[in-house]
Amino acid sequence: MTSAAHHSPHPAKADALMDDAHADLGVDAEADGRRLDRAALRRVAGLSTERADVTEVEYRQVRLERVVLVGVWTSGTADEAERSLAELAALAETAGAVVLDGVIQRRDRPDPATYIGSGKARELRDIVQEVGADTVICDGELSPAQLVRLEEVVDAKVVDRTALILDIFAQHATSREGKAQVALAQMQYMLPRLRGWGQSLSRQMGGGAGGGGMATRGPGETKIETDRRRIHERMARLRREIAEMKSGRELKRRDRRRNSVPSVAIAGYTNAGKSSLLNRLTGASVLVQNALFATLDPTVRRATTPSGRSYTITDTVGFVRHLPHHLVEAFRSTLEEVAEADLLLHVVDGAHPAPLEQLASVRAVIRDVDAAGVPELVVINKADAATPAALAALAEAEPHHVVVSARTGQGIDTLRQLLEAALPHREVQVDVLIPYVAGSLVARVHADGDVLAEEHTADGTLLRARVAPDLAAELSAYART
Ligand SMILES: Nc1nc2c(ncn2[C@@H]2O[C@H](COP(=O)(O)OP(=O)(O)OP(=O)(O)O)[C@@H](O)[C@H]2O)c(=O)[nH]1
Ligand SMILES: [Mg+2]
Repeated sequence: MTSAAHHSPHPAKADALMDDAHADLGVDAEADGRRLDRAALRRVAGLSTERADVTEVEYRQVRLERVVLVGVWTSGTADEAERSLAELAALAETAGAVVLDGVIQRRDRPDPATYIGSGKARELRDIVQEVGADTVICDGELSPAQLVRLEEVVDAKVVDRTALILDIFAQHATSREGKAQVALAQMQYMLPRLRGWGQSLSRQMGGGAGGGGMATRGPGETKIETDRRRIHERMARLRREIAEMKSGRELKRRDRRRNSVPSVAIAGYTNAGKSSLLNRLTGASVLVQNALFATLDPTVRRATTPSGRSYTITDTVGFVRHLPHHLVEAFRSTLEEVAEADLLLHVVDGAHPAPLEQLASVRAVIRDVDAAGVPELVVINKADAATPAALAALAEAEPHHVVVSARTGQGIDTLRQLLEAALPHREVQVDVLIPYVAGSLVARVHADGDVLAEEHTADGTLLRARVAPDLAAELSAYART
């Protein structure tokens, strides 16, 4: 991460920045101040968009923490287990945490009470004290009860992989839609965890669940019920907002479809080089970072094939193993871009130690958003950094592939040709003579159609092109007989 906000030594400052980022979700200033006070007292940041409402709940952020990682290795090789923890470390660092140590326990399944065995949990407490960590991050999704129990044993804040990913998404979301989607996913994650955290918090505060007690409670309603009701209301509001924003995007998409501009979607594991590839193909300058989930909001760009056909290309959010289900749900409308594409460029990092696992996890999400029917071209990226043996193995496993380097440009011409061949063709061929006064039509044919021949004559522009039916109808006035 490069942003200073994530390394700020002052939690309160980072909090303030966070609040800025969420300002457009509508929080009034007074509540804002209250919320900051409270956050300062408890030394925990509350639920980012909703702290004014939910007094007894903290949404656990990972940034700025000194962390120890812990994984339960249930199946697969030792290598796989270690890679999983290494990925968790990369995620933690992306979130702004400093990773001090990591431990793995071999078990048939996670302990139902404390995730790792209770003996190991006590060892973990010693490690946490020894290295001076304040947070433990578990490489899995823990039940609310497991979180609370483990926290009691290790005597430090415990966060699971799902919360960590949600936190990264919350930091990276920039568009209104992206922020709303993340906030919704966070609330879904939090809802079943309210009771556990409420209890542990009230204990920390010396008992009495009414501690902060600012919520207006209905008669006979407990604090937890009030919180739950408010979160439900808030979620309903977010769902409405997301649905509205989605319809705006759908209009644009319908417009593109009416002109039958073919669309290409780039998908792939996080950090595979999707944005780099988009930049290479279109000359765009989408943010490229050696960080996970650098891109959250889909970017749509216009591009042209070698023969001049135009298409749109979309960069999407990266995928990761065990992407929290709530996030997939919340981002469903964004991911629908992938489902509607004419072609999917599935980018995979050829220099990664386990590219096949990454391909498989991305495909799981693609199936989940009903995009499995979209034709897929596997783009093996980072050829400059991968060994020939690794590239050969990948190529054999994925027959329909192209090897490229977004960094050096190697293979990009081949990719462009394959891409062109894979795009669907327009239905209608036209032969027209467009007078110069109607020059904007010529521009539209260039933008939305495939120009086969063009000649400038004294009477206007002679065009032979393939276009969508709508445009063909508009052009019919100039048809040559
Ligand atoms: N060596 C090498 N590095 C590359 C190549 N393409 C991308 N990278 C690097 O890989 C890292 C990730 O690149 P991005 O384009 O941000 O990857 P992304 O898939 O968009 O990542 P997210 O948006 O975070 O999911 C950056 O450090 C890039 O410089 C390549 O062809 N070769
Ligand atoms: Mg990206």
